[in-house]
Amino acid sequence: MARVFEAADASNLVTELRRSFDSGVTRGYEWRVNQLKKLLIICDNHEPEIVAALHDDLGKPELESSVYEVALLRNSIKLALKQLKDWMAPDKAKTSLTTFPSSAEIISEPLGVVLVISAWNYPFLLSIDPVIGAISAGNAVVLKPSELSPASSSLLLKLIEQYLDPSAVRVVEGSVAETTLLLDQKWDKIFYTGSSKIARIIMTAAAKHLTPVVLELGGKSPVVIDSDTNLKVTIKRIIQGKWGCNNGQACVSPDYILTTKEFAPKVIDELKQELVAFYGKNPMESKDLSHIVNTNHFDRLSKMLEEKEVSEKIIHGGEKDREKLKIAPTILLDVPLDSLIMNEEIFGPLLPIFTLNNLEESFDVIRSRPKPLAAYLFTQNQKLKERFAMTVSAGGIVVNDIAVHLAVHSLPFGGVGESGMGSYHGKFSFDAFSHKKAVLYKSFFGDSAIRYAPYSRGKLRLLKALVNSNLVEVFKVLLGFK
Ligand SMILES: NC(=O)c1ccc[n+]([C@@H]2O[C@H](COP(=O)([O-])OP(=O)(O)OC[C@H]3O[C@@H](n4cnc5c(N)ncnc54)[C@H](O)[C@@H]3O)[C@@H](O)[C@H]2O)c1
Repeated sequence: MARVFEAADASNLVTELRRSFDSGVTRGYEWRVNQLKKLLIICDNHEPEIVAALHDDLGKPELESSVYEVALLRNSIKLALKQLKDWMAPDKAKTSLTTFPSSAEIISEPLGVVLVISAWNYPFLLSIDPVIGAISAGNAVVLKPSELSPASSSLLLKLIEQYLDPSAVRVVEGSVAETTLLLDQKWDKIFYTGSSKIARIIMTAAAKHLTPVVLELGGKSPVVIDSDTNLKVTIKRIIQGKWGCNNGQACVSPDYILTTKEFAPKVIDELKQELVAFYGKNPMESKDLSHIVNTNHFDRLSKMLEEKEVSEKIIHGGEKDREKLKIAPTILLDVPLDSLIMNEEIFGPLLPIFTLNNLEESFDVIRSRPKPLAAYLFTQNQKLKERFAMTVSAGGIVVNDIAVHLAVHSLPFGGVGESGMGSYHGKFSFDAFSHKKAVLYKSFFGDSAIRYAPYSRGKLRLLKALVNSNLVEVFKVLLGFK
């Protein structure tokens, strides 16, 4: 039986990692590159084990595991390896007349010892992707994977212990008790992926030590469908982004559809037709759909479906099997706005369609709710695209597709408001784990008495002119003009 993780273990772990960090080992370019290369070896040599663990935990299809977890990770690591020198190089900064003569730069400094707490739905991607950022930025890091995906969690522990430098990169497995002990420690950053409810616990714990946090949360991501769209492609992309991504158990999953009453019948017909084309007449038997992670989440989803005035709104699917943790792709039409399903993040294979008198109303519906992690629009109307992008507040926006923005490394990935704070991916991951240190270099040349006491009206005028970078005024004062 594994030894219980106690308070002293948590405290010793942080002390040990802080000692490594203070020794400077993690700051070197070589160390960072070596660790990143080890992560690449994990992806290259252990893909079948990773796919098997994800199948154990979630029944995740091989294609989804190989592409959306392993291949995306491989991309992240390769990008970091390619760009690391550039990322680490100090950025030159402009100086002003006030400090003349001087030069300045911004140095990206590692924060120290950081904690990454990840979620169960993409357990490899969501664990290793932030770790790539932490290592790239030169930190020591502890990863706490989710206990709800135990096969993935123990494989992460095994592989990271096998390949990475144990003096600076560690994994702690466990649930609430272990995480609470970790949260009692002083970290230099906490990077949390999970629900907004638990995020409040994380932020409260972090506040005790004034530790900064990145919170990667979720929310109800809306999909607006305009009638001026390529409906066939629209529906295929929605199905892929909803059920084809862990059966709706994804943070950027379409949560509900908004479309007009007039256009809805066409959307529904196409959805029904394509769902059969994707998953067959009996989707409960399909090998291309993940199962629900556990009975708690199965019961949570069942409760949403079984609520009064909701179950009668099912227009497709609705089959479920608690033993097998399976729920069929399910579409609902015009459920009450105050129902559970329209107020809690669904995070599963249910998709309500909410119909409107005109598409304009979709802006009000979205604005009246907490800010989502993603908002999607399908249209060919250029003006509508621009208005949506400019006025809808969400972590990210995708026009005419679902979820694909998270594969673009030049875009920050993160939430806003209730969907989170901070962001990562690509260089943003490096920045999330760095302190941008301002450094100003002055020489002893050109020392002037104007800022030294005793003060005078003349010194005051000159200093004001310098601070305002007003050269004309500077000359006037120096030449004695009023
Ligand atoms: N933004 C993103 O990148 C992203 C990705 C995946 C999931 N999510 C969001 O995460 C949520 C689902 O994930 P989840 O169910 O694993 O979230 P969760 O909040 O239940 O768990 C996430 C992590 O928090 C830990 N945890 C749970 N209870 C805790 C407690 N009381 N104290 C301390 N730690 C605790 C868990 O051990 C786990 O490691 C959804 O809201 C989803 O949208 C966001």
